[in-house]
Amino acid sequence: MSVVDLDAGLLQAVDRLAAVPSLLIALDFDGTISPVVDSPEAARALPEAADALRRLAALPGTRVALVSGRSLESLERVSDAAADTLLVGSHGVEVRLDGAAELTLTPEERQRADELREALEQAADPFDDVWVEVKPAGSALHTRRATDDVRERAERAASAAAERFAGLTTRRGKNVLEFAVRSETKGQGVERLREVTGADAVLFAGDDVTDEDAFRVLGETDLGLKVGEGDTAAAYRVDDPQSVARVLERLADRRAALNS
Ligand SMILES: O=P(O)(O)OC[C@H]1O[C@H](O[C@H]2O[C@H](CO)[C@@H](O)[C@H](O)[C@H]2O)[C@H](O)[C@@H](O)[C@@H]1O
Repeated sequence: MSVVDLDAGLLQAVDRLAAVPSLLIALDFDGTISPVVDSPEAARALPEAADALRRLAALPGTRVALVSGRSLESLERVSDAAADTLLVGSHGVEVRLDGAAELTLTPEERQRADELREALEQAADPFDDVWVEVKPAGSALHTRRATDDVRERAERAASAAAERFAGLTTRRGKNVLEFAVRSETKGQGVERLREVTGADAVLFAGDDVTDEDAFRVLGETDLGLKVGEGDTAAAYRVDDPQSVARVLERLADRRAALNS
């Protein structure tokens, strides 16, 4: 897809965003700037997207952020983001703002997260091609490589195991079912980023159900970009991460031209 293949309304919205004095570009990672792959460790941002983000971050009044369901540590590793990239991990539970990472779990929450991990690992153990990803405030059951039947049974077993813990937050993603002892959302993450950057406008792009929390906090001056199919609160939509890269390239070109 070339720039001319992007929807005309979207191109206009991108050009409008390019001209705001203070801009925040906040992006989901998996499925948005990184194509979905079988192993979360193998995920990488598309080189065109990474390059456009580097160009944008170097421009005046422009901040780049990643807002992910991954733990901060995993997001830092796979995204290889520049040190000045603002990071929100674990769907809003963890943040890294200008170098300082914060996560304050109480001893009780840590213990609950440990017990939850053990319970989910036990529940997942009998199933082929199912595994548990451990995060600071919870654990996620991954089923991408499992058959439909195994996925269904494994999710039932995991949900039954999680029922023993009161007050957990459950999040469903692409072939992933996650349980956490904290309930922050990507919407809260984006609000926090808006506050610390003082941005006049925000571009948020995302592909999954948990990204809808972020789309819902956007206002009239912002731009919400849904990637792929599914119901959405975003005003614009593209097909895939390659198209997101085209949008970022267009934004970088326009904003650089306005600053030259
Ligand atoms: O909010 P995101 O940045 O989109 O993170 C959502 C989840 O991403 C990862 O899992 C997903 O991507 C994997 C790699 O492409 C894929 O194998 C998996 O099936 C997807 O669910 C990550 O592992 C999770 O922790 C994130 O919550």
